[in-house]
Amino acid sequence: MQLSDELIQIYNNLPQDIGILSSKNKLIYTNSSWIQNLKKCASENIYSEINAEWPNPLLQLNDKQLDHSLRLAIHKAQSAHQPTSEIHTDISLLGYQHKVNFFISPIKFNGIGFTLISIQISMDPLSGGTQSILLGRDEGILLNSLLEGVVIQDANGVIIANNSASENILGLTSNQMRGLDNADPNWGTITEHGEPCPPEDHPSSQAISKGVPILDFTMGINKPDGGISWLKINSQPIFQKNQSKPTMSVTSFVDITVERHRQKQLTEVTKRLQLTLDAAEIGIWEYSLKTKQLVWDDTMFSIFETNKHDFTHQLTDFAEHVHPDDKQGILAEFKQALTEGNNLVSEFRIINNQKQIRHIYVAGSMIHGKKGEGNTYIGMNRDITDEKQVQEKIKESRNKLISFIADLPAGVCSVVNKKVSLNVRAEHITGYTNEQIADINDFWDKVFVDSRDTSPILYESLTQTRESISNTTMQINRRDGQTRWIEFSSCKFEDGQAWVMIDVTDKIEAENNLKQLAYFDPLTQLPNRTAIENNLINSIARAKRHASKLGLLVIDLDSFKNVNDTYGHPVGDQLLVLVAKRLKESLRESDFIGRIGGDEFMVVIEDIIDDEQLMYVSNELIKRFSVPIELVGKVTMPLKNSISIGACVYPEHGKDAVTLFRNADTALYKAKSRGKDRAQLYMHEFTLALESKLSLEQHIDNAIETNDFTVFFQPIVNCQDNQIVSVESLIRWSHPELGMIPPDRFIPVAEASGKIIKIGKWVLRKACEEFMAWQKRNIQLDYIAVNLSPMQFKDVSLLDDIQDILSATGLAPNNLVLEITEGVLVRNDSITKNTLLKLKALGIRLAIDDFGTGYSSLAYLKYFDVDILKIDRSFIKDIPDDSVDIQITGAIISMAKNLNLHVVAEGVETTDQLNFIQDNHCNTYQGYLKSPAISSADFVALFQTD
Ligand SMILES: Nc1nc2c(ncn2[C@@H]2O[C@H](COP(=O)(O)O[C@H]3[C@@H](O)[C@H](n4cnc5c(=O)[nH]c(N)nc54)O[C@@H]3COP(=O)(O)O)[C@@H](O)[C@H]2O)c(=O)[nH]1
Repeated sequence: MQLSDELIQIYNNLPQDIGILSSKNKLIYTNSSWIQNLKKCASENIYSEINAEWPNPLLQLNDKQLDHSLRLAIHKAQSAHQPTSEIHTDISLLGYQHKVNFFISPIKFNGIGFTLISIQISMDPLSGGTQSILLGRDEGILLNSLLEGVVIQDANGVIIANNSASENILGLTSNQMRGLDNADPNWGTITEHGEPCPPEDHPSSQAISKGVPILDFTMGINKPDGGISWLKINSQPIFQKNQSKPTMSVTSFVDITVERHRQKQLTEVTKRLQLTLDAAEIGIWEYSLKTKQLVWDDTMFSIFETNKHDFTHQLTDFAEHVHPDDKQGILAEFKQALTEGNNLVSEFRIINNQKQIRHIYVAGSMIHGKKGEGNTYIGMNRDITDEKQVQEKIKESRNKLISFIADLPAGVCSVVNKKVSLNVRAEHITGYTNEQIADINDFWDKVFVDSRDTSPILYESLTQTRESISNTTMQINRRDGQTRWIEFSSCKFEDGQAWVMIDVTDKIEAENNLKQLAYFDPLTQLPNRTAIENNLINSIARAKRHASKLGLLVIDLDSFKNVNDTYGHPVGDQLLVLVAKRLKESLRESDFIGRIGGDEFMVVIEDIIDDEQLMYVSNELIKRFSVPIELVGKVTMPLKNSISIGACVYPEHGKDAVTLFRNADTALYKAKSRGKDRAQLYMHEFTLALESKLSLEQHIDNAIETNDFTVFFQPIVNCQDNQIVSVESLIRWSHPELGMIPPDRFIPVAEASGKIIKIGKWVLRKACEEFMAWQKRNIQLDYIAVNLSPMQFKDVSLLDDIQDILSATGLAPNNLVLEITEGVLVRNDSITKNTLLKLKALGIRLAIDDFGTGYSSLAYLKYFDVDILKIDRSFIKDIPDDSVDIQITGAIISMAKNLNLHVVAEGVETTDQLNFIQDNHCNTYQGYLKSPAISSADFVALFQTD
């Protein structure tokens, strides 16, 4: 086959690869594009060689399947005498994907069959150009086999020929096209910038006018359907032999509307991607495994701070910037990624031009060819120095925080994914190390006292990260078995929680101790007065609510003072502890027992039926205390201490705590005054008596001021001759409204209120004054006796006052007898002892009043050198009828004689009594037989008439 020069020019200017096979499938022609692409593809292993002999491989493709498909397609086209374009494939060329279409067309040329193969690669569809010639029929067929539009114009731009592809692309038939020139207004051409394209700028016009090919010209043509077709146009001037000016132009074009649209989109996406990469300062690099060439984008150069011109595309360009300590590692990683085709993710350091160390993040992956072979390794680099520095600072802060937390006095636990981690202090508080705790549930079971059942909300909050907890005081079990109190707070975070534990055991114990001190008696550990009052208030409220009764007992230990005085306070304390113990043992657990103070206790018994039941309980208690209490320790002995009880009932005897207390106290006082060792239920008349006692107290104050008190005198008579030898002064109170108030009534009130001190001093002065007045009237008496209350010994100025009165009145101490009771003698306090001894030392005589009713201790009589014994009236009263009284009185007189004591018998009212004491050699007597206590004037008269 002999192709005309013109057709060869056309083929050589087409972008497709054009090849023509002979009828024997021998490749008899290839255009320039085929040859060029073959070179390119050969380097990319797409086509390896051309072998001109068929059935030997025409196109020795590395892709066996494609090779086979191509052969089949050729065979099919030849046998069906139909063109086919069914072979489409993708190839990877220089790292980019391209679409490849094989178009196979059986053609006849000069009556001989040939096969035209057109290979179009989308990458560069219009490379090459077309030259035009006037075509013969067969040559026209050859042109019509092309996918590219081709028009041939004369030197004036008038279309003289075109192929069928041009009709499709331009939307005009051949007839419509032929005869049109570039200036025809129907073209409506626009430049690639969207402006009208003047006819002289059409590529064919330029090719003719300039005589040079116009390549890759983009132009838009308004189609008859209103759309725009964008064309990529090559226009080639055609010269006739020996012509200097072109006679024709061959213009080939392809419709790139779709590609242009895609390209536009791609450009947009690429632009955006580039902007993103630029903003993120991400550098992109590419390494070809084939050429061993490294390609960097601009950002890579700015990251590495190197000059583009110094870049040689070698791996060494990269390696020379890497920090020496990281170089070997990163290169090894990179080589491994290249060899194994793995993704690469790593970090390394570089030293930039300013000799600064920068941290670089790298990520890369392999791009594979069609057969899965690695072609290119593409990756990105990012300078992460700033992030690293921030991370370092965070790490530093975290380490500081960790060491701060470790040093905190509080225990801190972090709980992440159910894993508990304790700081040193938390380990110390719980006694567990981190290794000994499996997870949060294990920690709960080991450490927290509360079970999951008793504190489900707390359990859930802690184990399920439900709620934060603040300052909850709870108990934990230490590993060593100790129970500790902790103040617990928890804080919930996104991925866990933090607990803070402060051991507050010492604080709680101190608080408990304070509470114990505030509400408990440290000696007996019983509730103290404050706690008793609180409890009584609550008990009353309960009783009120339930309309029930409650009993209140105030219990006092009889003669406790004697125990203290005789055995000392430690023994007294021990006794109180044992009394508390016995009370507890004797009562029900529900009964409330407290210590009011001193030797006084209190019991509240709720839900009693009536006062009888209360008195039954009280009397049972009295019985219990009739059994001696065994003291052990320094003093080991049984101590018999009875108790006295005052009892009252809510609501009968009081509706509030204060009233109930007061009334139980009043009842106790009554029990005591009735002889102790007994229980006394409160009665309303006690209060009346008390009230009168109180009003008496007020009257006493006035009586001294208003001289309502007077002193009477009872003669003391010699038993042998019945002569008055001495006298006893006895106070009398004549109240202007109440009349005569006996000393038995007001002396105890005066003693209880302390007013006896003032009264006693007044009586002493009066007695001394009268005695001296009588002396002046020649009434000679041995002594004048004055009663001294035990309370007066509490007055520190007693001794001074007596001395003052003696010196003021001029009474000789020897003429004064102070009458005291036995109780004063047996007192163990040094002040009383000293006072008595000093009185004796002054020369004042001492008489023991009411002898026989108290201790009757002879040892004390001797110790204090007592002068006079006064036998109590109760022994004399029934003489001579009561033989016991006769014996006692006789024994007292006899004993007193033996001790050389003067004896006075009190209350002698009959001559029989007088005879008895006379017979027993009693010294003197007092009594109505001679005279009751009388006024001073009457006494003087009696004395003078006696
Ligand atoms: N501290 C002071 N005590 C005093 C003072 N004055 C009296 N008293 C004490 O009061 C108690 C009652 O005294 P009183 O009512 O005066 O009774 C005395 C005599 O009146 C009474 N007495 C004397 N003889 C008889 C008698 O034959 N029969 C009888 N039924 N009563 C008689 O005895 C009382 C004498 O008491 P005493 O002191 O024990 O000698 C009484 O305890 C007084 O002590 C005072 O100023 N200070």
